[in-house]
Amino acid sequence: MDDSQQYLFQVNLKGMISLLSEHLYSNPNTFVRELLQNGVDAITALRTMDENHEGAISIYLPDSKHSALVFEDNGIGLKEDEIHKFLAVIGESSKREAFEAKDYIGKFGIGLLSCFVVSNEIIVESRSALSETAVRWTGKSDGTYHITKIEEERPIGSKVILYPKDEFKYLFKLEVFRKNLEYYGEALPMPIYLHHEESSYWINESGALWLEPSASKEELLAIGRKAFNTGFLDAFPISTSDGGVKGVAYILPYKAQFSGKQTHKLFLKRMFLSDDDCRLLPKWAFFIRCILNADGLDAIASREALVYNDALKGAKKEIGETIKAYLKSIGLIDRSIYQKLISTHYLHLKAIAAEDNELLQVFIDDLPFETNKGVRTFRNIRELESTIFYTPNIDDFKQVRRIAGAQGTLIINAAYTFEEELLKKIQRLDQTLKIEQISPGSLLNSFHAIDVSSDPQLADFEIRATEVLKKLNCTCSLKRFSPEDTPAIYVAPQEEIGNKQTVVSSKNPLTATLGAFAPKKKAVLPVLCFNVDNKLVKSMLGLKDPYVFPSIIHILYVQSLLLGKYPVSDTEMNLFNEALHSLIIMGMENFINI
Ligand SMILES: Nc1ncnc2c1ncn2[C@@H]1O[C@H](COP(=O)(O)OP(=O)(O)OP(=O)(O)O)[C@@H](O)[C@H]1O
Repeated sequence: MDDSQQYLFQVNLKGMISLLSEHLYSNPNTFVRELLQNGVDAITALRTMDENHEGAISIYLPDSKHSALVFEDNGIGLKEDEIHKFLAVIGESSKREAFEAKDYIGKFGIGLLSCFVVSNEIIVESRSALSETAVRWTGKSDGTYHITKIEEERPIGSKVILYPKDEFKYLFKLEVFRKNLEYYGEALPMPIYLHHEESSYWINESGALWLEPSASKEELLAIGRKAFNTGFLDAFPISTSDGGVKGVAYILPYKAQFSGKQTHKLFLKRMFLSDDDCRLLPKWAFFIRCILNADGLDAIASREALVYNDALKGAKKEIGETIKAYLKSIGLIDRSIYQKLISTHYLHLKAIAAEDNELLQVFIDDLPFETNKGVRTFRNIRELESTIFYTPNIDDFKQVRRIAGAQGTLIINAAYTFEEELLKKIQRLDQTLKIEQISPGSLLNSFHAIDVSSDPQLADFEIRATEVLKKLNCTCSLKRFSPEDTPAIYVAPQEEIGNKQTVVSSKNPLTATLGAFAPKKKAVLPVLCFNVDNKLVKSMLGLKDPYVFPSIIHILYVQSLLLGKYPVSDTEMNLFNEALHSLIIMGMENFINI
């Protein structure tokens, strides 16, 4: 064998055609888009020779008199040698190397193959603007083609003729085809006419008013309502220099989820591309819907998404800045929209404000926060509280809100990830504010401490209660706190929050076995903190009965779990029921003042 001998890759033509036509595009309607695009590009090309040329696309659907679809344009057409070069060579495109390449929608040289999904052959009849005669090309999905001369005189332009396969005839029915044409072609700049039987329809008659600088706010809102089937709070224009993106952004009138699919309308060179934002919008823009057209961005070969390049990144940055500029100014322009924006989208506004100081300053006073005293604006909190306390998670909030509230302290529930960040940022920006995190532990420490050694009754109570609680993997503490009618509160150790069962289930043999292999950590136990100012606790000090005392401790333990909204296990509930039962049996129903 000669090592220096070079060989050429061979292509299995039939396989290649099937791969490109059937597998590259995810839906069989794609041929409508590809034919539209070729017609538009051909008209654009002819306009480079005659800028006043009035291009149009006419489509004749199969009907009672015709069995074929005819897709006709009055664009530049093809000469015979161009047909051999561009139609018959897969991957060859007249648009890629052209001087005006950026004006064309196509560039990969494969789009026409999508017609093989719905038809076994593609016929193109074309007369070039540079030729007097027309030619007919017939391509087959097995990779063969032939060309014949057309004797009769033809106008400049091309006709693509398809005979639908039986299984795809439904795509050529008037309503289906019309819907697809509107879907892809509603914003195209030249008229598209659909003909069927005796009727004709102008598909893109309403045009793309949303691209016109003269469009009024009312008109934009009406377009948005029609496009997304919902009214909007407001609309504002978008225009970027990177990627040449233009269009409208709409503010949703209802709360938007932080996840889930966001529907938009994205056009590339005025051909519909996707109902996804194709990574053009910033990640926080969940409350925005857009209708956008990009003239300077590129699509991937299947034309279902945009290429993620510098132009797209630049456009995305500009769009983010435009939305922020709108948010910063809307309060000065329209107070009612500003108020609705805050009441509907405060969570998203907080997320944006957490990363933008200027927006934070604009919105912070009007943003609502959930507190143990109800929902309050930050202005209200700032004006009434000398120190602003917050809990960084919902479990802490549940624990501290009742006790803190009874003591008159306001606590913000900063449970959303960016809320704590936001509060820390406000603190950094305004040093006069005192904003502090509070936890059940720190709240416990703030309670009035008791010196049990100076009171034998209290010391004895502590010893006996500790003994009972030990069996529940819980420690005991005696403090003085308000409200007086709360006999005890359960404070879970920080790392056990939301997972109280971890402590309890350590009795489970499997957990215990697994635990033997886990790194030894110093166990932090929860605390049941008794309020020595409480009537019930006071009356228990002298209570020595070996059955009644532990029963009441058990009841107080479970009651504290319930008050703190902790999960209560079956074992704990049984303990509670048994304790209650014992007390009833002992005829002491009125003893407990819960
Ligand atoms: N209606 C038409 N008028 C004139 N030329 C056409 C027409 N349709 C196709 N062509 C020629 O055939 C070539 C191949 O078309 P095809 O649709 O396969 O790819 P493309 O449009 O170049 O690129 P893409 O794959 O991105 O769509 C085009 O580049 C163009 O030269």
